[in-house]
Formats: sequence, structure tokens, C-alpha cells
Amino acid sequence: MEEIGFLGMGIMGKAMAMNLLRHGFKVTVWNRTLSKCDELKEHGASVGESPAAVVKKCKYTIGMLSDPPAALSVVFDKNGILEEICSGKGYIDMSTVDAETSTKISEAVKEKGGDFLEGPVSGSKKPAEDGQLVILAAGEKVGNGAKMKLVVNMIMGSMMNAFSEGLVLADKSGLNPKTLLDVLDLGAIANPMFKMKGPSMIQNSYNPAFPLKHQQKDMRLALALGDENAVFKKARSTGLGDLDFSALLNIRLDDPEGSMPFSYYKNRAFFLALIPRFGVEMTKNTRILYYFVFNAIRCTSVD
Ligand SMILES: NC(=O)C1=CN([C@@H]2O[C@H](COP(=O)(O)OP(=O)(O)OC[C@H]3O[C@@H](n4cnc5c(N)ncnc54)[C@H](OP(=O)(O)O)[C@@H]3O)[C@@H](O)[C@H]2O)C=CC1
Ligand SMILES: O=CC(=O)O
Repeated sequence: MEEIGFLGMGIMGKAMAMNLLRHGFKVTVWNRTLSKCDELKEHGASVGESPAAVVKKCKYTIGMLSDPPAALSVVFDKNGILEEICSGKGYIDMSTVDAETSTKISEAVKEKGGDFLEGPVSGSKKPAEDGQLVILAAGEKVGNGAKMKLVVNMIMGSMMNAFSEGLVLADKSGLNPKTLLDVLDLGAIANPMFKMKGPSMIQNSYNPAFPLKHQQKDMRLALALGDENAVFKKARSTGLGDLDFSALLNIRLDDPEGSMPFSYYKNRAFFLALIPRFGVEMTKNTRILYYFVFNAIRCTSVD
């Protein structure tokens, strides 16, 4: 069997490389922090001294790096992929990055005669260990895989935000959060993420499967500076970056305005209901007025 190179022995890369070994592939691994290759070595992997050394040895090399700077660094830096990639060799980047990063890497690899495929994945530590990841590959349409992944993770981050808020609201209303989990699981919004993360969130246990810092990075890439991203940024700035992304719940618990979005929608609905009653047409000026009044109330009426 062909020897496969693997760059990045983080939570995901380690599990994915281990699967390749389990299925009989010869694997050469590299990680910036070399000690993280030890476990793979014990299971039969070889260790390369740099991304370039791995590419020199292997026909296909896979990368699973944290973010765009890391993904670019293993390609463009000294002893990077570009020093050895050539015709007959391929590089597959499975990191979650933006389309611009993917395209930049693709162009540079192709310029050297190599092949490039982006293949970001959906699924976390457990699916990676079980060989059950969903690979989002767009072939020649480089950038579409990256974009799709960011859209999916923007939805996932927003769901986690709503879920955290619901757990806090249930708790503050004197309901048992475990009962909320049961109710959610019975209805139309039941989903594997709530089912998997809910019980550990109730126990305040955040052993990282998908580190919060990566979810915040995905929100940033997907939304630039959207409102939801602000919550993840706040969580990261308070030292939760290395915990699981469900630790977002802690921000909700600490937030004296825990039910702010609830009031936000309540006020918005109230004003939208009032406007037609007063016969006010939504001209540009009334929209601006509405915006200011609405935001003033939004800031002061949180209960
Ligand atoms: N965990 C998950 O559930 C999922 C993660 N992803 C995505 O997969 C990617 C990897 O995630 P995950 O394994 O969880 O992340 P980890 O934080 O566990 O691992 C990140 C990896 O990137 C390496 N790295 C970081 N910066 C650099 C750099 N400048 N140069 C070289 N290597 C660098 C780290 O090396 P070192 O050990 O030296 O720090 C490590 O190997 C991310 O893009 C993430 O968004 C996608 C789906 C699911
Ligand atoms: O990117 C994270 C995931 O769980 O998918």
C-alpha cells in the first residue's frame, strides 16, 4: 500500500492517522510539537522531521491544522510542503479554513506540478476515531468545500448558543435541565449534538472534543464580526479556549443578562406590532427612529 503522510497530530489528526494505521496503511506523521507523534510511533507510524520531509517520502500527504495561519505555514514556510511537492504527488488539506486560504494553497501546489484537494470534515473526535467523518470535498471547485464547512459550523455554533441559553433559562425558571433534554429529544429539534453534549454540559464537564477556540475561529471566518461570534470571543477571552465548545454555557451562566436575546425578540415583536397600529409607514426615517428607540429599550429593559 502507498505510504500516506499526515501533518498535525491534534485531536482530529491523531484519530484520523490512527485509523489509517488500523486499516493497514503505512503512515509518516509530523507535528509542530514533536512529542505528540509518540503515540502514533508506538502504533507503527514513522515520524518525519518536517512537512517537506514527509512529502518527499509520501505520494499523498494530508494536513489537519488548527486554522488558516497554521495551514499556510506548513505549506509556505521553510521546510514546508512546497519544497518537495511535485508532479505525481498530492496534498489534501482537511483543516477548517476559509476559501481564500484553500485557494492560495491550491495555486501554489499546482504551480509546482502537484495535485491539491481540500476536504474539511464534519464530525468530531468520536466520529474521527470511528472513521465516520463527513468529508466536504469540492474537487476542482476549490473553496466550495471550505465555504460549505463554514456555513455548517456557523449553524452549529448558533445552535450551541441557543441550546446554552435554553439550559440557563430552564434552570433560572426552576425547571430541571435534564427534563429539558428529554423534551428536546422527543420533538422536531432533536439532534445528535444536543443529545451528546447536553448531559456533560449539565455536569459542567468540558473535556475538549471540538475546542471552543476553533468554533470561535469558524464563527469569525463565517461571519466576520457577527453578534453570535461575540459570545464565543468573550468565552475565549475568559480562558475557556481549550475546553470543549459547549463550555459556552459558562458564559451564559455568568451573564447577568442571561435572557437578553429573549427580551430582544420580545421588544422587537412589541414594536413591530405597534407600528401598524399607529399607522406609521416604514419609511427610511421611521426605520432609523425605530432602530434607535428599539436599541435604547433593548439596552435598558433586560429583566
Ligand atoms: N475537533 C473537532 O471536533 C473538529 C475540528 N475540525 C477542524 O480540524 C482542525 C484541527 O482541529 P483539532 O485537531 O481539533 O485541533 P487541535 O487544536 O487539537 O490541533 C491543532 C493542530 O494544529 C497544529 N498547529 C497549530 N498551529 C500551528 C502552526 N503555526 N504550525 C504548524 N502546526 C500548527 C497543532 O500543533 P501543536 O500540537 O504543535 O500545537 C496541532 O497539531 C481545525 O481546523 C478544526 O477547526 C473539524 C471538525 C471537527
Ligand atoms: O467542526 C466541528 C465539527 O464537529 O464538525
